[in-house]
Amino acid sequence: MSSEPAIRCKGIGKAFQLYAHQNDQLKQILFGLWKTFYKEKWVLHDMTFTVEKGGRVGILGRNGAGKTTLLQIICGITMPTKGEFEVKGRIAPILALGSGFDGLLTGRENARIGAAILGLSRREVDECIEDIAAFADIGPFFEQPMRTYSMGMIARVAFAICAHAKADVLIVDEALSVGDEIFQRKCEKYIADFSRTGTILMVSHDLDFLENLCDRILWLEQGVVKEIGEPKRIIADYRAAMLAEEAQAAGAA
Ligand SMILES: Nc1ncnc2c1ncn2[C@@H]1O[C@H](COP(=O)(O)OP(=O)(O)OP(=O)(O)O)[C@@H](O)[C@H]1O
Repeated sequence: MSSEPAIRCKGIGKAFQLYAHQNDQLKQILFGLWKTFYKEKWVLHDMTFTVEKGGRVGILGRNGAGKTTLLQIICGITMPTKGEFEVKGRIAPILALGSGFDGLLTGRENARIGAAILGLSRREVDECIEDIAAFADIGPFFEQPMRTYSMGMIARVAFAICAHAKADVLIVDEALSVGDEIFQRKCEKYIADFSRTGTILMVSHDLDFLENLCDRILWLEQGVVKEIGEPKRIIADYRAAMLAEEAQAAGAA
């Protein structure tokens, strides 16, 4: 691992705008200079951390802690409200798998467009399109419009594109929960192989997988970094906190 940062987040904060009524959004556009028609909901606060080149950082935390929002910021899907961040190198964002696909286009057509969006040249797309098809392994469906696909098939194509993006940084959000066991194994193997050379930032609720893969864990609690450091210790602390909470809830019931 190099000491050069691949991902650098400094003072990242994120607030969503919540509108109580449907027409408040229009009012905000028309009269927003004079009055505010939304409430702010802060979901990330002052997040500062670095992932070194070649680092493998896992993010854990309970539902709603802000994990996906953080990854979306780092991938440029949503903007932070405060702070700044920098990513060095090409990103393969394995999150919200398949949400950008056009249902009227075939898997092959979507794969070509997706690979180009991730930064591959036309020649590189030509070179790897059959490998993408083989990785997705959905047979003749690859030539069918994607509106005919199951969720698992969509995830297969999306993951296959990311796996061939020649990425420097892999950002993964719970992608392994989609797809059957064979596909999950394939993805796990790909991530493990990638981790030998690339940088990984990964959200998962699979604590054993994170412990095996990562060299650091970031525990996110209500939008704040609660702990960051050695996987074994932090996962043990996290498990203990979950057990304590469960015991408390059982006692209160
Ligand atoms: N577009 C949005 N508008 C308003 N609130 C949002 C929006 N997206 C997410 N949130 C809120 O932000 C908080 C963090 O959500 P996020 O999806 O990042 O959590 P998470 O840690 O990934 O959760 P999970 O483990 O359940 O996937 C939650 O309270 C969620 O309701």
